[in-house]
Formats: sequence, C-alpha cells, structure tokens
Amino acid sequence: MTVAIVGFGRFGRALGGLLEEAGIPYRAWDPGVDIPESHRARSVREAVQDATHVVVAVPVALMRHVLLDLNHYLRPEQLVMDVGSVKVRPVQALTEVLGARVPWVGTHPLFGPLSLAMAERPLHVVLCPNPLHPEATAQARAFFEQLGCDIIEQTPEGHDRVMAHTHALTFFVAKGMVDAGSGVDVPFAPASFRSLSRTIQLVRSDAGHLFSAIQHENPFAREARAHLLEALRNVHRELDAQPTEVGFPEEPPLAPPAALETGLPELQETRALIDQVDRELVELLARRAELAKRALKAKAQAGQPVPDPAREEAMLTARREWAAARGLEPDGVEAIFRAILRFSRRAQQNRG
Ligand SMILES: O=C(O)C(=O)C[C@]1(C(=O)O)C=C[C@@H](O)C=C1
Repeated sequence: MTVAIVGFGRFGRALGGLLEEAGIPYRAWDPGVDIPESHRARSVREAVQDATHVVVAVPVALMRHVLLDLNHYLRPEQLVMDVGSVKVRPVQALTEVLGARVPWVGTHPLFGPLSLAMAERPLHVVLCPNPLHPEATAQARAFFEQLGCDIIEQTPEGHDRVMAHTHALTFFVAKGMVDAGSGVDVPFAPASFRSLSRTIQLVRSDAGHLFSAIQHENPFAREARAHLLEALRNVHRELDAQPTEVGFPEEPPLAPPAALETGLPELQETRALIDQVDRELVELLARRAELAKRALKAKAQAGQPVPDPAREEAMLTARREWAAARGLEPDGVEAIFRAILRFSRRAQQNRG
C-alpha cells in the first residue's frame, strides 16, 4: 500500500503521522505548505502516480476544483477518499467528477490533530458507502482499520444531519462564547465551564475554513442553528417571566437517603463510581503509554538517551508538588509515578 495525501494542512499532516506510525509509506502534495523532504511530491501527478490510495484532505469548498485537477491522473485501480467534515456535498462532487470511472468513498475521520496529539482512543471514522463502487467501502474500511480506527457506516444525509446537531451546534455555541468574550482571563471557573472551554480553545485555534465548512457546507446546519436559537430565546423569555421558578421546580422536602438507613446502596453507588474512576485511570494509562512511545521515537531521532533519569527525577519532584497542592501524600503519589515510569519504560522497550 502507498498513500497519496493531497492537501497537507492540519489534518493531512496528522494523517501523515498516523500512516508513519503504522509503517505505511506516503507522498504528500500541497503547494501552500512545507512538507518534509522524504514525503514531498513535486506535483500532484507525482503524488498520485504510484499510490494505491489517494486521500483528498483539502478544505471542502475546494473539493470539486481539486478533484477536477486530480481526475487527469487517477486510474481505475486506485481508491480515492475525501476526509471532509461534511458529506453530502463532497459526495456529490465525487459522483460528478469521478463517477463510475475511479473507485471512491466519502469518509469523515472523527478526530483531528488535537485528539491525535493527546493520544485519544479509539479513533472513529464514518464511511458513506456508495452504489457506484460497492467494493470500495471494504477497501476504505481496511485502510482505516490498519490505522487503528473503528468504522461507522452512514448515508451522507444521515451523517450531515447528525453533524448539524452536534459538531455544527457545538462550534456555533463555542464561537458565540468566544465572540462574547467568555472565559477570557477569568480567575476561576466551575467544572461545567472547563468541559466547554476545550471546545472554545478548538474554535480559537481552528483553521477558519473548518468553522465555515461545518456551517456553510452542511445543508442541515442552518436549520439546526435556527432551532437552537429559538429554544434559547424561549428559555430566556421564561427566565424573564418567572425569574425564580424556571429550572427549579419545587421539590418535596428531602427524605433521608436510603443509603443512610441500610448502609448498602451508598456503598454500592460509591463502588460503582470508584470503578468508573479506575476505568478512566486505565484509559489515561493507555494514552500515556502512547505518548511515551512517541517520546521514545522523537528521542531516537534526536539521538537522546533512553531512559532519561534526569527527566524522571524532575517529573517526580513536580508530581510530589502537585500531590501536596491537592492534599495528597507526596510519598504515596511518588511511589505511584515510580511504578508508572517503570511501566512506561517497559512499554517503550516492548513496543518501540
Ligand atoms: O520524556 C521522555 O523522555 C520519555 O521517554 C517519557 C518517559 C515517561 O513515561 O514519562 C519515559 C521514560 C523516560 O525515562 C522518561 C519519561
């Protein structure tokens, strides 16, 4: 398998990293950005000529234009995939430009550079099978599975409807909060805001074309936004009309929790919560192991020592301080991190 990445923006670059991790060779073409020499193609023709898989990772608004150009060089034994955040319009462009001549599949990887940098797993990809190329879906599935992704199949319309009510609305709300100055230089924030602030950061750091694409290129986004605005206006009106009642219906006087009477449900509930926290800890350990593997690779390239006792000592000091600030016993937390570092070094030895 050899992959051509056409468009080496934030997503194209992130995909290149994933391919490299999986040991799959690729060539990239993008006249507008710096591409590492070992992967750079000098023309779109050179990028695609030896490729078995061609990934078109350009802004959705440029898709048709780029496909028209690419079409001169594509052959029927290749597989073309777009990776746009919306699917109805890119699939229309693929149908009109490539049609039945070259196999293609519309795809939407539900991850980006940030989730990859944070080693989030599992990675999900939506595939939109099309009747012109029934066999291409299986090939696209195999391609993304090799990169460690879980696959969801959807129609382009089904995909865009879901995205209009999730991706587009989340970005819409976050953009509104950014423009209204929410969360800038606040001295403290509640947990409810902290979870949203990640989206706000995403919107702030976003390549502008992503926001525009998920709003303008999704045929259902406008209606979803209007619907949300209407709902918000209603909530606002209700709050004005009944300032003390909305959202706080009168509650019956508090009965003593059953847990205090039997002693059992509270323990059960607490144990369920402990299980949940431990599951998150295991998930975090898995992400940490991924990052350690990446650090190992970077060190190998830079000729730096593996393992690194100086870095480990500095890390342990910092973690002792974090523990103390959080009211935990520094010796205990240090012991946990010593175990994590042992585990990390072992994982680096096994998987590096
Ligand atoms: O930071 C590094 O250099 C890593 O390789 C990562 C890591 C870690 O797990 O945090 C692993 C081994 C090193 O001895 C120090 C740190």
